[in-house]
Amino acid sequence: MGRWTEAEARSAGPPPTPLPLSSTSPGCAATMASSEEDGTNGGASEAGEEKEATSKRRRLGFLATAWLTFYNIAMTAGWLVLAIAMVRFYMEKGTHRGLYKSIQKTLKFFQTFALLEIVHCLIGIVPTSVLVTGVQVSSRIFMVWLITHSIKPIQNEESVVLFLVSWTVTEITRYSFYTFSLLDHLPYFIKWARYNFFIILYPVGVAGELLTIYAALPYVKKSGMFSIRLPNKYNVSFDYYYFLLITMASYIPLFPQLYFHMLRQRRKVLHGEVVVEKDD
Ligand SMILES: CCCCCCCCCCCCC/C=C/C(=O)SCCNC(=O)CCNC(=O)[C@H](O)C(C)(C)COP(=O)(O)OP(=O)(O)OC[C@H]1O[C@@H](n2cnc3c(N)ncnc32)[C@H](O)[C@@H]1OP(=O)(O)O
Repeated sequence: MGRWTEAEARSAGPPPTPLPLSSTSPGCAATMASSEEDGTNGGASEAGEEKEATSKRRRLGFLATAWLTFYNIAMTAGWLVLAIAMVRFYMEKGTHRGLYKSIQKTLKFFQTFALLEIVHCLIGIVPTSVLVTGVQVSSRIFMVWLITHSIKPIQNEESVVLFLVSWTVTEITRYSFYTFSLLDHLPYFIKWARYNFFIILYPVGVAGELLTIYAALPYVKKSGMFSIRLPNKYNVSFDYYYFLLITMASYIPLFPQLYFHMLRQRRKVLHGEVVVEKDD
């Protein structure tokens, strides 16, 4: 698989429809960076950004903007509810044992709802790569439904807490970033958090996921779950244990691509760098 470049991220799927995210749009990123770095907010550049945001919103259309605003507010609220439930659980019980069971319904609902993100890319109302979003969302869905939901003995592993905390902090930041951007009132702290927290949270989350899959391996091998053995009338076989091994191995080429994609986004949004890379 080739590297996902900025060009790919922008060109995969339908033609990107610009969003009303003035502070992160490529065209104005450099202006933002300079005014933010010196702590001022130049009147001229502010007016220019506002104008650009308004014209982008017009192009995106009222319905799409309204839907995305609702979606992002709902997701921010959902992950906030999850964060509060986790903190309350830990303060009351003093242990992580039973934490997953207590929050699983909320987690499953909001993480499954995130499948819509792939739809948003496909129909072109967000300018993100279907491929990048697809890998990100499907790996989460896989962790929620095919690992933690299906393999009960691993639900109390510390590694589950690791990815739950990483996901939760990430999503509260990310969805509030999108919401405030759509409303044209993006506090710099949220933007900073969106493009800095992932530096630590991404590897921590991925470590949590990999350790959880690793912990699941003995149960999967012993139970033979989700596996199809020969002989059968369709003459097909599938071994979930080996599927998990392959999935773990696939993190090696895929995770760096997501991570470097985010680093490029960070350079573009926070430092106004135009990252031009050759497609492989
Ligand atoms: C079947 C089994 C499959 C298994 C596969 C296994 C392999 C898996 C390997 C990798 C596994 C990763 C697992 C994940 C773990 C974690 O999440 S750990 C916790 C830390 N995680 C993160 O930090 C996640 C970071 N990821 C993301 O933010 C995204 O998911 C992303 C897709 C990578 C983001 O990329 P991108 O969208 O390109 O960045 P943005 O800058 O945010 O957005 C680009 C533009 O699009 C606009 N936009 C996007 N979404 C919205 C929205 N909902 N509403 C409004 N606008 C949106 C955004 O504002 C940008 O617009 P412009 O400013 O105009 O560019």
